[in-house]
Amino acid sequence: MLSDPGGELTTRAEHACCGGRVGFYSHASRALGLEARFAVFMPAGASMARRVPVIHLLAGLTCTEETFLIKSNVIRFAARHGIALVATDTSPRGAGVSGEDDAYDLGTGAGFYLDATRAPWDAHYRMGTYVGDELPHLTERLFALDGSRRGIMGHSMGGHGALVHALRAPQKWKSVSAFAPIVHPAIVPWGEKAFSTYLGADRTTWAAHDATLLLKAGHMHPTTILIDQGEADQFLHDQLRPDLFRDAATSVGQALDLRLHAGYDHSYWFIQSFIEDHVRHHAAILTGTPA
Ligand SMILES: N[C@@H](CCC(=O)N[C@@H](CSC=O)C(=O)NCC(=O)O)C(=O)O
Repeated sequence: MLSDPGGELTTRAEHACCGGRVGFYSHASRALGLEARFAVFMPAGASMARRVPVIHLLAGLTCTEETFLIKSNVIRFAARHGIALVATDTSPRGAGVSGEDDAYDLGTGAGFYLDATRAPWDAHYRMGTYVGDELPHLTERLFALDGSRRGIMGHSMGGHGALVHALRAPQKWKSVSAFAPIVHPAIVPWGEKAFSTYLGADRTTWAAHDATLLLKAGHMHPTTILIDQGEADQFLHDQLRPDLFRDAATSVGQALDLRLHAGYDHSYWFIQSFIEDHVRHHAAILTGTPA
């Protein structure tokens, strides 16, 4: 299933799971200039002669490449649909930037899936290029993945990443969904802190990394965007604001299925409750099976 003749990957662990195989790897990332970790789930039956669709998973603040796979129960449903999963880490590790480990919402574990343009962050904080180019190309060379059937899904900071990457490159990401995404980072505390640090004070440069502003600027996705949001989410009103994304989607005609769920919070218990629907959403687009 893994074909790595050049020895590009270090295998940290591999396990049989749900009839397929989940593996945890590290490699020398060109985009990040550091060793980076990621994980791949390959369903049963995949081979280089029979490549399978893939969903990339972007986790939120403080997470690693393990979190989404372990806590969301996504593998069980991906296996049923014959879909592979690629899970990235949430930031470079060990970049050596002063203060990068001081707060949970900046630096380590908080890369925001963008390329920093401001020194000293710009040397290694390049998760935009990593997620958008390097990781898909690397995994599609070494695993039996069909890059023409590639989707993206994320949670919170990862939901922001999924929406931004899909809206900026819909030809690359054929399906998109998010759990409790930060939809308008340019106007909420998490986003303002990250963007001013990674991109600088000029807010005009922030728009390319904000899903709501991208919609308003004419970026659309050709498929329906699925978003689930818990109404008891502790971050809903201060950080997430799905209402703003819904208003922008309505005004530009972007198809959006925004589902609000009473009683659910921001946790992986919430994600676990609706993950089956998200995999089905991606499968309908990537494999043509009815949703
Ligand atoms: N510890 C922080 C909150 C961190 C947090 O809630 N992280 C979320 C993602 S939030 C947006 O990106 C998460 O997924 N955590 C991992 C988990 O296992 O739940 C605080 O002190 O508030």
